[in-house]
Parts: sequence; C-alpha cells; structure tokens
Amino acid sequence: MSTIAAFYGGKSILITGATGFLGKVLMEKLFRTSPDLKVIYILVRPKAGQTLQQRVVQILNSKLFEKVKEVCPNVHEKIRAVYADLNQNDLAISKGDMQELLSCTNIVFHCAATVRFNDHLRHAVQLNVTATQKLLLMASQMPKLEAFIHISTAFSNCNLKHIDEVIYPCPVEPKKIIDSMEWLDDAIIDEITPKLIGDQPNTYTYTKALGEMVVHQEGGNLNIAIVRPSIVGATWQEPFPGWVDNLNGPSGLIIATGKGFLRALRATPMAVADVIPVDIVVNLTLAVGWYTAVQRPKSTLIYHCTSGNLNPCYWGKMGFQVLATFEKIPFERAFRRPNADLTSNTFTTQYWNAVSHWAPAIIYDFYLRLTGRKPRMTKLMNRLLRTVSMLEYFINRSWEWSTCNTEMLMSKLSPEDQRVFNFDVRQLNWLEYIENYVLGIKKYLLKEDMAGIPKAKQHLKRLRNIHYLFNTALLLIAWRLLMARSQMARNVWFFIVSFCYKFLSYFRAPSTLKV
Ligand SMILES: CCCCCCCCCCCCCCCCCCCCCCCCCCCC(=O)SCCNC(=O)CCNC(=O)[C@H](O)C(C)(C)COP(=O)(O)OP(=O)(O)OC[C@H]1O[C@@H](n2cnc3c(N)ncnc32)[C@H](O)[C@@H]1OP(=O)(O)O
Ligand SMILES: NC(=O)C1=CN([C@@H]2O[C@H](COP(=O)(O)OP(=O)(O)OC[C@H]3O[C@@H](n4cnc5c(N)ncnc54)[C@H](OP(=O)(O)O)[C@@H]3O)[C@@H](O)[C@H]2O)C=CC1
Repeated sequence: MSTIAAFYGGKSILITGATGFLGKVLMEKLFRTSPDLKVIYILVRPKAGQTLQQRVVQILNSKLFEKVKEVCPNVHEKIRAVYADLNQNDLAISKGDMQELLSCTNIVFHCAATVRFNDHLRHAVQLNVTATQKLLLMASQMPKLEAFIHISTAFSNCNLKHIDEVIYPCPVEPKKIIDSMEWLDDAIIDEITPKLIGDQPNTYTYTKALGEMVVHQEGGNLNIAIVRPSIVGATWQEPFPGWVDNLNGPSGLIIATGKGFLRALRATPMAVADVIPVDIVVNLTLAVGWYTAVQRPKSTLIYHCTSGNLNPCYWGKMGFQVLATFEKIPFERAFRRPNADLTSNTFTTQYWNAVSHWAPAIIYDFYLRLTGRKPRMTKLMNRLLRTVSMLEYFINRSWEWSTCNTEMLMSKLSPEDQRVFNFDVRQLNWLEYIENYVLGIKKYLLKEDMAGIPKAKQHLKRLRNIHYLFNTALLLIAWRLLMARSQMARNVWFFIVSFCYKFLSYFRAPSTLKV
C-alpha cells in the first residue's frame, strides 16, 4: 500500500485553482489514489455563464475523470465547491463557508494564479501576491492544518541563470507593492511597471517571485513548502498520455505550427526546452504535501520540478519531433503545410515573418475579399506573432535549476510510492512524450476525430501541389518581367539557350553519322 495515498485518506483538502490545468490533474490523482479522502474543498468563481455546480459537473464528466468514477463512484459527494473570488479583498467567501474551511481543512494546495504574461500589474499582484497573503492568514487560523503547499514557478527568478532551491530577495518589499496598488491609478502603474519588474520579463514572473516572498515572510509557524514547476506540458502517463486542455506553454504554438500558420520561430535550437509533464508536477506536489505534514521540516523547503538537469530536451529536437509527428498525425483543415524553421537570428526572423507569415496572410485575405468574404488572416497573424514575441524570451535561453530537495524527497519514498507517485523525469522518453503530446492536442484540445486523418493527409497533399504551382507561376512571372526589362538578363538568357543548343547538337552529331 502506498504510504502517501494512505496519508491523504480521511483528509479534508482545500485546493485553489482546481478548475485550472494543474488543479484538475491534482484533484483527479487525489481521488484516484485516495478514494477514501474525506472531502476536497475547491475555491471556485462562476465563469462563462456557468454556476459553480455546473463547472464541477463539467469537470467530473470530462474524459480526465473517467477512471476516477470507477474507483470513487461517489466522487461528486466528495467535492465541495465554495464560492470565492481571489480578486476580492475578502476573497468573497461567505461566513458560513469560511467557518467550515477554517475548522476542517487539513491540507492546502494553493494553485490559483494568473499565468498571463501581459496581465496588468494591479491584477497580477492581486491574484499572485495579495490572494496568497490572504490564504496564509486563513491557514494560520486552521487548527487542523498539517501542510500548506504553494505552487510557484521555476521562472520566478528567471533573471538569474543558475537558480537554487531558495527564496531570493525582491528589490521592493511585497507589502509596499501591495499597498501602492491600492492607491495608484492604472496610468501610473502602467508607467512604473517596467521599472518595478526590472530584469524580469513580465508581470507574471515578477508577481510569482513576490508571492514566494510573501510565503516566506508571512508563513509564520505554518508548515509550508513551495513547488516550482518549469513549463508544464500534457500528461506523460496518468491518467492517460497526452491530456491537455489549454493553449499555455508549448500547446498553442504546436497548434499554430500544425495548422500551418506558424512557419518560423525565433528560438535557439540548442537552448533547453524545460518542459515538465503535468502528472510529474502533481506527483511531486502530493509527495511534498505528505513529507511536509509528516516530517515537518524546520524551514520552508522549495522543490524544483524541472527536466533540464536530469533529462534535457532541446527546442530544436522538440520542434523536429513535433514536425515529424505531423507527418503521421496531421491536424485537419491546415492553412499551409506544417513546416517551420527555428532561427536565432533577428534579421532572418524578420525575413521569414515577411515571406512566410505576412505575404500568405495578405494574399489569402485578398482572395477572401475577391470571393465576397470577410478578411481575417492578417488579424490572426498579428495576434499570433504578438503571442510568439511574448514567449520568445523563454525559448532563447537556458537555465540551470538545482534539484537537491526534489532528489532528497525521491530518496525518502518507498519503492511503492516511487511507483505510484513517480516524479523521476529521467524515465521520460522525449520522442514518445512529444508524439503523445501532439496526439493529445489533436484529440482533447482540437477535438478532432482520428478517422479524419486520411482526409487531412489528402488536404496536405493538395496544399503541397498548390505550393509547387504557386512557386512555378511566381518564377515564370519573375522571369518574364526580368526579360522584358533588362538587356543584360536577355543576353544571359540567350547565352544559356545557345550554349545548351550547342551542347545538345554535339551529342546529336555522332548519332546522325551512324544513321
Ligand atoms: C535544428 C533545427 C530543427 C528544425 C526544427 C524546426 C521545427 C520548428 C517547429 C516548431 C514547432 C513548435 C514547437 C514547439 C515550440 C514551443 C515553444 C513554446 C514556448 C513556450 C514558452 C512558455 C514559457 C513559459 C515559462 C513560464 C512558465 C510558467 O509558469 S507560465 C504559465 C503558462 N503561461 C503561458 O504559457 C502564457 C499564457 N498566455 C499569455 O500570457 C497570453 O495569452 C499571451 C501573452 C500569450 C497573449 O496575450 P494577449 O492578451 O495578446 O492575447 P490573448 O487574448 O490572451 O490571446 C490571443 C490569442 O492567442 C491565443 N493564445 C494564448 N496563449 C497562447 C499560446 N501560448 N500560444 C498560442 N496561442 C495562444 C489565445 O487563445 C487567443 O486566441 P483567440 O482566442 O483565437 O483570440
Ligand atoms: N502552466 C504552466 O506552464 C505553469 C504553471 N505554474 C503554476 O501552476 C499553477 C497553476 O497553473 P495552471 O493550472 O497552468 O493555470 P490555469 O490558468 O490553468 O489555472 C488557474 C486557476 O486559477 C483560478 N483563478 C484565477 N483567477 C481566480 C480568481 N480571481 N478567483 C478564483 N480562482 C481564480 C482559475 O479559475 P478559473 O477557472 O475560474 O479561471 C484556475 O482554476 C499556477 O500557480 C502557476 O503559476 C507554474 C509553472 C508553469
């Protein structure tokens, strides 16, 4: 029997961000491995016209939870959705709910965050810093609390090249930032944001670093640990390979490449692609929860959940494998054949942007106009290239994360726990993982049917023929224009033609003699 699974039995667990990518996989694993847990409280807000209950039902009815329903048939009775909005100062939790949370919770997993790189600083601070502070305050009033696990990111100190499992000081105290966000107006915040974030690339990594500092300063006597995952990708093994449900990290760019929109990327092929499967992150997080509660380490331990130092993959290799997978498993209705270049040169990137992105988009929009339809490709391209520019920072650098605490934890696990809560990234086969990732995107994100693959291949063949035809036509037009305008070009052309003619006559002469 797994010690970790047994530990969560009978426990009341509070999860924030349970409706997010990581939160859903965390909940799934908890229910699947510890079906006898008492209750999982999830802090949820209504969204997209759905009530809390509708959101929960949608999650439980998803493919991700199919196995859970077999091992824990009364799963719906064990999830308690609590209305909350972490953007509100009091988190908008009702008094009654608050009482219950405070008196019953044993473990807290704080996953909620805004992960948008370009979020307004006020909003990012509210969610990634102030809400963390409020949750810590709540946690300090929970008499039964055994552990508080805060999910941060390995990129919270991405202004450094080598990152240890420690909390680094922030140039400005989080409390000062929180206070200033309360009285500064948006325009002033916009103005000071670049100065405040300094050498951090965006408001996300900056506020996640502040969030860690808040945990460090205001954790008091709580039993806290911080997990820092790198770029979280689709599931590796559990509950099945390739599950993913949002565009974050590499997923959006894989779609853009597979659909033929993205044909070049400013990326360094030899930079480490520090992607980590979401099930590895979840397994480590649950092991950390157990260890923190049972061993009660004297200080707050930080665990890096990264792949680069133990089993590195590189962006070049990843891109290559993604393209190879499209040969076998193409996406439907592609705009162009998937084919992309990784280039680390800014000039080349601009050239490819003009030739491979803007030119086809403009031509296609022209065609749409001609056929009486609304042009949309240049708008889409604009958005895509803006998104790519936000991600470029992370695909042109490599970082080194030390993983001493993570390795120490692995060594403390029994063989059974190492199997059930496997977070050993050395066992991951990247080629297989990337293939399943692409397949997962096709099935679970794009909701495309596997039966449509022959048709998709046929469509790609048609696109290839159009491409050849288009290039030939372009060449002929260029040649005609050149011949019409330049005497020099005409001279060269006649020289080539007469040379070829003489060459052929030379070979034809002996055969004529024979006859
Ligand atoms: C040697 C030679 C080899 C040759 C081989 C060459 C082969 C090359 C082939 C290449 C194949 C591709 C391979 C994969 C490369 C992958 C690169 C991946 C880079 C990933 C880097 C991530 C780093 C993360 C580090 C930090 C870790 C964290 O903790 S972050 C948590 C995760 N957060 C994110 O991922 C970012 C979240 N998103 C955002 O911040 C914002 O959405 C945005 C800034 C990206 C855009 O914001 P904006 O306000 O402009 O618009 P928005 O309304 O949000 O979205 C606009 C449309 O774009 C869609 N969208 C959103 N995110 C993405 C995305 N990641 N990729 C693509 N598209 C995205 C969004 O849905 C919108 O679409 P519409 O709804 O249609 O409007
Ligand atoms: N994805 C990645 O690549 C990485 C993620 N991380 C960290 O992992 C954690 C989870 O990320 P991930 O699952 O990918 O992110 P998602 O964006 O998928 O999920 C974010 C979660 O936070 C919730 N949330 C956001 N705003 C509020 C609010 N005002 N009130 C209540 N809940 C709110 C969302 O709820 P709702 O559904 O209502 O929007 C959602 O459940 C984050 O802390 C992130 O920093 C770290 C490294 C990499």
